[in-house]
Amino acid sequence: MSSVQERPGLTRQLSTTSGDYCTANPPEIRRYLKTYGLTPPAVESFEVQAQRCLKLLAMKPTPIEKFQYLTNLRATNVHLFYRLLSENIKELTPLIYTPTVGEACVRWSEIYTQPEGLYLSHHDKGNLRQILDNWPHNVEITVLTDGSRILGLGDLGVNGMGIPIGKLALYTACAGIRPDATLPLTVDLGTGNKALIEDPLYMGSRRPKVTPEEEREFLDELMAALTDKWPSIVIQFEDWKNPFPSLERYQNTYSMFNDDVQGTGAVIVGGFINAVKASGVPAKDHRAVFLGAGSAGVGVAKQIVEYFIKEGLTEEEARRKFWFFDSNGLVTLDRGDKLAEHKVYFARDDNNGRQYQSLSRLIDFVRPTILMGLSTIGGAFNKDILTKMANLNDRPVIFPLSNPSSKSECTFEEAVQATNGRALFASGSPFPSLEWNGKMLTPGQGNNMYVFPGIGLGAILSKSVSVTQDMIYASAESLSTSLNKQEVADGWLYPDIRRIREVSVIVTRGVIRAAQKNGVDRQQELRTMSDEQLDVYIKEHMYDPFNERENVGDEVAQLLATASGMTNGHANGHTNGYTNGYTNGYVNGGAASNL
Ligand SMILES: NC(=O)C1=CN([C@@H]2O[C@H](COP(=O)(O)OP(=O)(O)OC[C@H]3O[C@@H](n4cnc5c(N)ncnc54)[C@H](O)[C@@H]3O)[C@@H](O)[C@H]2O)C=CC1
Ligand SMILES: CC(=O)C(=O)O
Ligand SMILES: [Mg+2]
Repeated sequence: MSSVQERPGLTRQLSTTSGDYCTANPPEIRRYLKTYGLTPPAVESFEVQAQRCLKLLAMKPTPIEKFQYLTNLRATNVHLFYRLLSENIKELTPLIYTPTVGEACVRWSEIYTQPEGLYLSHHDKGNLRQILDNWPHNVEITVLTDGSRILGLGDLGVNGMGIPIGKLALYTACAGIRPDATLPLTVDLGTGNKALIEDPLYMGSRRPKVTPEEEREFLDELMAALTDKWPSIVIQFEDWKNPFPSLERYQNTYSMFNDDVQGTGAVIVGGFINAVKASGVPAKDHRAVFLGAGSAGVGVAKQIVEYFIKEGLTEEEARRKFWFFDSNGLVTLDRGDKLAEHKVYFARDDNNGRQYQSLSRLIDFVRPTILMGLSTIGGAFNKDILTKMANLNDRPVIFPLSNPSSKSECTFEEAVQATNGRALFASGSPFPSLEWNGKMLTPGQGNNMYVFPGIGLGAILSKSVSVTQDMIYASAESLSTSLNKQEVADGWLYPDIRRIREVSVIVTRGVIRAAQKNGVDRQQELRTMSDEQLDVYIKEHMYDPFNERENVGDEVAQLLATASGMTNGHANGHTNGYTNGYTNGYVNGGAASNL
């Protein structure tokens, strides 16, 4: 290899994020970057780096300190962060996502140390397009929140920024969307949280929430600005208290979706299809009680209606399989309050004037096979409720889906104990496996993280002009088929999270095929590919931190690739060629003379 020469002057500032100071950088790179001597002499392998990271992580006594450590690692060595995450996805996801991200958002004002993501305030209206120019990267996907309903923790204003950051880290780890192509975006439209407004450390504007009309005008400008700046951008709305107006307004005109309504609906249908099979009860004989009739609850039920219709029920029969219970009791048409529009579809009209204020009594009345929790009320599925479900069913379907863990309607252990291990269980946040009667039982995690990465990647790769309902439903069906033989034999409802990248390929393929069926795909050359070819194409376009340029920036990578005579595979977003070329080059090149 022709040795890499010291450059007279770098055209960019040295960056910790891209790994300019990475201890994996060999001498040539260090000389080139003029970081030679600025890091300890050893050239480390990933294994050694990972060992140190995991030791440091273990030394942090609390989840929030582990969260802070990982945040710092992402900011200082992004590829190392994603290598560590992809190798330890099961162990690290709870630290960067639910439940820990919930605590991080609650304490955001207190723990903030460095900028991440983009904040746009209501007073920036009129200048949004211009501000987007401050973002230094080309963006393929954004997660957009107003912080008004962060997990089940309520209105956290701009402190909700932890959610877009966490979700996008999973887009990268699970579906291989390049980290620098993701934009965490929080809009500061005021907050109704008095404690935040009075907190001297709060970093948002201290104004009440804008009106729905003001929000609409702001979002109209923002959606237009985002697509003007990045024409193929996919926009995921996340954790809005009232997500329905924007979903209705934009879903046919932008490549957007709402994860809490649509992603959650899809992920639950994915696991639910497997639960129905395992329950031995045909779809037509199921009855579902839902605790919580918000965006997630209604989103889930609507998608299950679609599944029931595919199973041969009429829409009317499918709709009538649901009884919603919210903070005012059973949702009925005649209960005397003005129902929010999204609740009307499932409101009961066959209650003969009877209103139910107790979940326990409602269960006696309905005799459900399915109990779902999307209520934000931790512990709401108490022993009495769970025992009733156990007495009514051989295999009760019990899904306490509220996040974070403190808001889960019950724990896995409680469900197992009350049903003697018979519950078909999935929760929104993770619970540990446990031994029951000599058998290891593993809970499902019914969390939209199984589908949103594939929905996003499918929309990006197909360059879909919108995200259609068929694309969302395809993600659910694909997920339900993604379990391997062992997982099926063990009675799991969801695949092992450690296989999430494989699962995301299957989900992405389903989403792309649905986009093609609906004719919303702009990348039409994918239409002629077989499924096998499409899978190869998807994998080739997934960022793989292990195939990155040994933690050096583009400029150095380019130079090294040229120096080693390798063709850089960067055109398709991959750098295998470079990595190999680089390693060989390094081994053959030996030490260069200029320091
Ligand atoms: N597992 C997953 O992937 C997902 C889980 N979620 C979780 O679902 C929960 C709900 O989210 P959204 O529907 O968006 O919130 P939301 O605020 O729109 O709805 C909450 C619902 O719970 C009801 N509720 C509140 N207190 C109640 C009580 N004491 N008794 C009965 N009902 C009560 C409310 O009336 C409302 O219908 C959150 O904890 C969120 O983290 C949301 C999206 C995805
Ligand atoms: C998982 C998720 O999106 C939520 O709890 O809001
Ligand atoms: Mg959410």
